[in-house]
Amino acid sequence: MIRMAILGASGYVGGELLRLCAAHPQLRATRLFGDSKAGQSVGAVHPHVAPAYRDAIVESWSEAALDGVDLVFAALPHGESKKLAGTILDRGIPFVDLGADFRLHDPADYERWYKEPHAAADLLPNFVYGIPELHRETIRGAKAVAAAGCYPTAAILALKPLVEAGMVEPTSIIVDAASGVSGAGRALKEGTSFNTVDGSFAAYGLLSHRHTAEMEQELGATILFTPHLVPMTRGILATCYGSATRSMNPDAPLQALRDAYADEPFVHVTADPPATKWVAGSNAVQLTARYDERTGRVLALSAIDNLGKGAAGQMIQCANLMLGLDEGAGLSNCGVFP
Ligand SMILES: NC(=O)C1=CN([C@@H]2O[C@H](COP(=O)(O)OP(=O)(O)OC[C@H]3O[C@@H](n4cnc5c(N)ncnc54)[C@H](OP(=O)(O)O)[C@@H]3O)[C@@H](O)[C@H]2O)C=CC1
Ligand SMILES: CC(=O)N[C@@H](CCC(=O)OP(=O)(O)O)C(=O)O
Repeated sequence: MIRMAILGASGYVGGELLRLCAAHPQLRATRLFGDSKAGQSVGAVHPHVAPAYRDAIVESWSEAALDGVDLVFAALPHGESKKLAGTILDRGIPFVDLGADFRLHDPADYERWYKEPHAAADLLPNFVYGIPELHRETIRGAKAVAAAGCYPTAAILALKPLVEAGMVEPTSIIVDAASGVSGAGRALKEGTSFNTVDGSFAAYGLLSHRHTAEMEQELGATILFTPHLVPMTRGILATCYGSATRSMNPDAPLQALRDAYADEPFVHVTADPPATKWVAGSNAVQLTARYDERTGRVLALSAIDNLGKGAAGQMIQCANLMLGLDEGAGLSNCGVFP
C-alpha cells in the first residue's frame, strides 16, 4: 500500500483524485489537506466519494503530517506549491504538482506569463514536465513532476507528432480550445456562475493566457492560443491549425498521429472529429487530424476531460510511473456516455 497526501483535497481536482484513488489497487489517500474546508469530513466536502472515505477529515497543512507518507499530490492555487515544494523535496517524497509553479523550465518565461518573478527558481531543475506520452522515461526516474496544464495537454498531444514530422510550419500555429466550467475550480466566481455561463459561449484571456507558454515550450513553436468557456461541466476540445510545410495526402496528418500513438493506451486516434463526451470521466485523449489542400492548412482536434487527462488522471499516470507501478493502474480509457 502506498500512503499518499493530497494538498488541495477539498477542490475539484482533489475530489477527482479521491474518486480515482478509491479504485486504485495500491494508492491510499491517508492525509487530506484543505484550507477553508479544513475540519470538515470528506462526506461533507465530496459526497460523491464519501462511501470510500467514511471517517476521513480534511486537515490544515502541517509538515509533520507528511511523516509516513509515500507520495504527495498537490492541486493548489498557483503560487502555493512554491511555498511547500522545498519541504517535500527535502524529505525525498515523490511529488506530483498540478499547479503551474514548476512547469516552465525558464524562470524568465514564468515572469513573462505570470507577471511576477519566480519565487523558487532554484527548485525548477528538480521538476520534469508531466505528460507521460512525451516524457515517459524522465518521469519514471523523477522525484518531482509538474503535471501539465489542461489546455496544453490537449493541444500538445494533438500537435507534437505533426510538428516533429515537419508537416506544420512552427510559427503558424493557432489553438482555439473550449473548456468546461470545472476547469476554473470550485470557488464561486461571477465569471463562472450559472447565469453567466448558461446558454453562452465566450472567449477569454486574449493573447495573454499563461498556457501559451507551456505549449510553446513543449512544441518549440509560436502559438496563438485562445481559450473559451463552454456551458458544460467537464471537457476540453482543442481545435488546432497550422500552415502545412508541403502538399500532402489529406490523411497524412491522421496517419502521423496513428503512428506516434500506436502503443499509447490512453491516446485514441480516430477519423471522426472527437467529442468531449467520449472522454468524460476517463484518462483518455481522442485525436484526429487532416491536411486541407484548398487552404494549405493542417487541422488537428483533441478532446480530453480537463479533470481526467487534464488533471487528476494525468497526475496518477505520472505517479504510477514514478513509483514503478502499472502505468494505467486506477485509470480508465473509456468515457461515460451518454
Ligand atoms: N480544474 C481543472 O480542470 C484543472 C485544475 N488545474 C490546477 O489545479 C489546481 C487545483 O485546481 P482545482 O481543484 O480546480 O481548484 P479548486 O479551487 O477547486 O481547489 C483548490 C484547492 O486548494 C485549496 N487551497 C486554496 N487556497 C489555499 C491555500 N492558500 N493554501 C492551501 N490550500 C489552499 C482549497 O482548499 P479549500 O477548498 O479547503 O479552501 C482547495 O482544496 C490549480 O492550480 C488549477 O489551476 C490544472 C488542470 C486542470
Ligand atoms: C475554464 C478555466 O478557467 N480554465 C482555467 C485553466 C485551468 C487550469 O487548470 O490550468 P492551470 O493548472 O494552469 O491553472 C483557466 O483558463 O485559467
